[in-house]
Amino acid sequence: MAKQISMAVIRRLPKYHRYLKDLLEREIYRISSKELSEIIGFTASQIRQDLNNFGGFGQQGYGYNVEELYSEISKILGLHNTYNTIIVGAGNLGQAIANYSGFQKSGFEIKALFEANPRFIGLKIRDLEILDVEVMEEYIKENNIKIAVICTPKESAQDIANKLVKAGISGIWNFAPVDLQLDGNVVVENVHLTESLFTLSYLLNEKEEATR
Ligand SMILES: NC(=O)c1ccc[n+]([C@@H]2O[C@H](COP(=O)([O-])OP(=O)(O)OC[C@H]3O[C@@H](n4cnc5c(N)ncnc54)[C@H](O)[C@@H]3O)[C@@H](O)[C@H]2O)c1
Repeated sequence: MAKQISMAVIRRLPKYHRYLKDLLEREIYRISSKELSEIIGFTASQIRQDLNNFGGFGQQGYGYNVEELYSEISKILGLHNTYNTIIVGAGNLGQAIANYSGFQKSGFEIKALFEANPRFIGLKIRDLEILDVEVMEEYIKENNIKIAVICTPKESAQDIANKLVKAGISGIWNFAPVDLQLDGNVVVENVHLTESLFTLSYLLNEKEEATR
């Protein structure tokens, strides 16, 4: 990719990806930026600007070729790759993520879960083994693991992240409500569900105050 793409654009790409997939499922193969704008909720000029970052796949008077655009955005998002993935912490959230088969379909191959609680070690979620966290670093090295999903309590998250970096992990999907401090060039994406819920709460309150 020759051009540096802003994080704001990157954050919008999964939404384009989702809507384009939906169009393909409905056998719609061509769409104007105006029509795309109506379904996706971004302005037509925003869409043109965003997609121009990648060379602009639209043609004057034709619109966008949905298949081509979908395939390009998939490539930009790295979804043509397969990522060997592990989950650390096999509690409520770790199990829920392991039970969702959709991640696998997008190339995130969950290989195993890791636990500190001996009561969980040796059990299975679907066909995935729950292994002792003591063997996690060795497993990462031996199985070419690229991504780790942290689903431990926040007290253990930093220690786990340090071990993951030491073992050579490339990316961390962090659900623990803590900002990880990491050396090295590991990529971290935080999903702080409570922050999102509190934003919803703010918006609800704002709306209620406006109608008072
Ligand atoms: N469940 C949710 O909906 C939710 C929502 C928002 C945030 N979170 C966050 O996600 C994380 C997990 O939540 P949960 O509800 O699944 O908790 P949980 O207590 O059900 O599961 C956490 C698991 O991590 C294991 N664990 C603890 N230390 C460990 C270590 N060092 N190595 C390996 N495993 C270890 C525990 O034994 C436990 O099984 C928490 O940080 C929580 O704040 C969860």
